[in-house]
Amino acid sequence: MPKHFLMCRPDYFTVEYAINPWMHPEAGADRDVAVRQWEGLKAAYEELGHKVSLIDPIEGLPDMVFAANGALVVDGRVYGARFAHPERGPEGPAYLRWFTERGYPAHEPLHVNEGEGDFLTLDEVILAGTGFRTDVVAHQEAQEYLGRPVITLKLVDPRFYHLDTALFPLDGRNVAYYPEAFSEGSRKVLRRLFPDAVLATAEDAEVLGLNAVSDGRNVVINAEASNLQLELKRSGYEVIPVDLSELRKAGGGPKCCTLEIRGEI
Ligand SMILES: CN(C)C(=N)NCCC[C@H](N)C(=O)O
Repeated sequence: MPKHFLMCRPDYFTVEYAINPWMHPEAGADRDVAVRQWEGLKAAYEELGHKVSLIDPIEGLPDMVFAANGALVVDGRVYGARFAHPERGPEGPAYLRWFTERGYPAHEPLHVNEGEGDFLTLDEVILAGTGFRTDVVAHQEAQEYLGRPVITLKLVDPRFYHLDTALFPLDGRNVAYYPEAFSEGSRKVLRRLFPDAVLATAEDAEVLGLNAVSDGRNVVINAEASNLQLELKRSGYEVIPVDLSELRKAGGGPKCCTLEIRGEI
């Protein structure tokens, strides 16, 4: 099934503040390289037959390229984002506006949450991260608005500050994840829910290999995550490696640049 993604060209991408351990403003980042790499990601989706819509980037919002953080869209209903850091604050209303201007029913959130960065949707449940960015109360708010069961997972390693840096859905029923990014209790929950999960190594997680996008058959994944690519191939998936090394300097990978629009209106 073709998917529908929302992306934001990194025309104003910089690393000028540090709100996660990957960001080093003194080291800078090359915007032209970032744009080229981002275009490679967009082309990869289009070659797989997925539809990509674009939101206009806004000057002064260098992280707006990370569209996954902009909202959570399920059954054509939009649960808006409310960012933890003021540097990214205006992105929430900007993404919400994109949807409301196109007629999507939307909910302006009361609680801090960073969209699909911390909410990952499977067939029956939504997995939700907390610990660094999204407030656990937002999990209840999303459940109430979307009418889907939301399962809380606690993140414990600041390098993996969003759920989508530590776990990705392989399809509607199974996931790949890096166990050490989660609290002991959440690891137990994951083992119980996903006994057949693909487990990633520290080397894969440290190149944001879990920040991947699967359509159930093809997995678009950071090129450097070589062990995980091998595991995925062994499990029968097609692997599409992409180079997003410049965007990783802000703490993002393929999934971060990709907001899935589930259910058209
Ligand atoms: C997994 N997703 C969506 C992300 N991890 N997003 C990247 C956000 C990067 C940004 N500098 C920040 O720290 O918010």
